[in-house]
Amino acid sequence: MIKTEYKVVAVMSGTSLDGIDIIYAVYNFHKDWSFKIHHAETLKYSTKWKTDLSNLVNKSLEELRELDIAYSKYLANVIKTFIAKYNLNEIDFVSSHGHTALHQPENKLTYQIGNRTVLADKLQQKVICDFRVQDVEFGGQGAPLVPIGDRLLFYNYDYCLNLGGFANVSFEENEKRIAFDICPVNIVINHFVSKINLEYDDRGKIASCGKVHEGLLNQLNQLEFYKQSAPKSLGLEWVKTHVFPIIDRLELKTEDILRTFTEHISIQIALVLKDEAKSILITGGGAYNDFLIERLKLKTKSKIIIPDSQIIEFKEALVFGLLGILRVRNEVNCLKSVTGAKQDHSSGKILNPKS
Ligand SMILES: Nc1ncnc2c1ncn2[C@@H]1O[C@H](COP(=O)(O)OP(=O)(O)OP(=O)(O)O)[C@@H](O)[C@H]1O
Ligand SMILES: CC(=O)N[C@H]1[C@@H]2OC[C@@H](O2)[C@@H](O)[C@@H]1O[C@H](C)C(=O)O
Repeated sequence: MIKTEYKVVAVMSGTSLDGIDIIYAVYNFHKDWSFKIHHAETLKYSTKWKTDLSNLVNKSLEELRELDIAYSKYLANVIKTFIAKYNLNEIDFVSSHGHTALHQPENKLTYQIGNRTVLADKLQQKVICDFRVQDVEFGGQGAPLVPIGDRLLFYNYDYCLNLGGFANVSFEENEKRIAFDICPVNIVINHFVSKINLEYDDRGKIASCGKVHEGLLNQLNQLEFYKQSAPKSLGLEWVKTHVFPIIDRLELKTEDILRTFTEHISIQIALVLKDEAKSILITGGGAYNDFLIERLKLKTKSKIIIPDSQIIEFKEALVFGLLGILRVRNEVNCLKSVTGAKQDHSSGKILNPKS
């Protein structure tokens, strides 16, 4: 009989390098999936790991392989400590994303470090990992992978909106899951507040004191990307070439830049929500930006739901736990409608520990 309950340690390291997100969650399947997160932590990277992980593009494949082994051992220690701390005796497996070191789907290449066999051996646990590789082999982008989790775990919401470095959204349309990046968010806000020696604009307080610069707002809203249809995604390079120059040219005060950019974000998100009365779940650090949320509420009829901090911060780890479960059940965990792969498929490598 196929199992209906899974006890999983799920691990994720995202692009912002704030640390390793690690959770222990129990998932149940009775007609639909449900979950409960029992423990969740973000383990901050040491300065050394932060430096190493932010310089990956300059490394040779040889150097990357070495780092991969070191990082797998490091992850094993972090996970072991977590398991011991919470005295977790019943674990079906560890589901781990690793850290993206290289991502060039156009060259059929995606490489997440931290997924070597040493991880399973050191943990003495079964590990499911390397979720992106097969999708790229199937001609997909290998990302985003979270939308299948939006569909199976967060089906009560019409839209799942994540406000991280960029805003990305996923929703159902004609029985297909659609997902794409909407516009930059914290990658721009953090850049401009760093000039006044802050890490981020806490609750959007600085933005709320500024004035909208109509000329800049129009220029931002007219960027070509917003006319393109999905699937589409954004990256730092695009922000550097298309966004920073038009803002820098104007020499505005920081609060006016932030105020204008917040207006821009809320306008672009509201356009995607199409003025319908739907429900929208907001996660990612931008959910703490009260001023942005307030502006968005004024522009949409949708009901905005801000979940508790566990879901705001650990939804991605939670979904990677589910991807592992779907893999062991041999069920689809990568959707061609979002990644562009030639087929839906069940992706992920299974590492069994050597005893
Ligand atoms: N209290 C707060 N007020 C305003 N913004 C906040 C607050 N807390 C966090 N943030 C913003 O959220 C960011 C972190 O969000 P998150 O961890 O979702 O981003 P990320 O991991 O870079 O995103 P992704 O990889 O999903 O693009 C911070 O850098 C900051 O800009
Ligand atoms: C290749 C890679 O690691 N992509 C990440 C990255 O971080 C955000 C965005 O770019 C997203 O596409 C993806 O991660 C999320 C968790 C995803 O696959 O859904």
